[in-house]
Amino acid sequence: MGQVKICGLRQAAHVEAAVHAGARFLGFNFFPRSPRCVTAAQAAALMADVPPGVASVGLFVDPDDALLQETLALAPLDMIQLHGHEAPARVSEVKQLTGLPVIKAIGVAAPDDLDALWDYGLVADMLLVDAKPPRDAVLPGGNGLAFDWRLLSGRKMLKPWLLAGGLTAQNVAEAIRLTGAQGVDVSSGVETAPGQKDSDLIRDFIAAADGGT
Ligand SMILES: O=C(O)c1ccccc1NCC(=O)[C@H](O)[C@H](O)COP(=O)(O)O
Repeated sequence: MGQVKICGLRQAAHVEAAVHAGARFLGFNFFPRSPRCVTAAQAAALMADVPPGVASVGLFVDPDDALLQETLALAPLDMIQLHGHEAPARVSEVKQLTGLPVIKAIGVAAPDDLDALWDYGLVADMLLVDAKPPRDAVLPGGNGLAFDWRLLSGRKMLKPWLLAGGLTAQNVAEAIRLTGAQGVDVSSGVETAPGQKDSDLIRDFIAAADGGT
């Protein structure tokens, strides 16, 4: 099975559905303006029964040191996802500060955006290749928008990576086929409304991703 990350989990039933269906990464969102945001205490409760082998990932947007430390004091995350404008040097700092592996999200809309994959590949432990948010977007991710997957076709990456952006059970197998992704990440595509995850959609997505890898 390929690696699936279900991002923006807020309810225990959805965590359970994702784990039972075979998700390898669970994303807990600490960006205050997101409809998927959880507190550190809520994330800790959601993570309590996550089995070994499934990584709990904390998603942050340009976090300062205090937010990372305060969150980790309550929620024993396995990985940090940086989804803002963090420079490569900040990725290295966050790794050192937290002692955790870092996933860096890279927004892609055009060929020029791919240069960042190399720069961040030198410092991050994993890359998350997402659609670049439109200029007027409120959220830097989780917008349910796809990009032209053909941009990634045949591309060599320095680190393991996940494909994200507008993925659903209906399109994920084709996205994997076109990009060669070893893993995928989804948020909106397993929701009935922003922030409202659905267990059936989670199961359908993971089964479809498995069929594509
Ligand atoms: O999902 C959010 O609300 C969010 C807010 C701020 C920064 C990042 C956010 N999501 C990042 C993710 O990892 C999403 O899973 C990824 O962007 C794909 O989202 P979608 O297109 O909705 O599947």
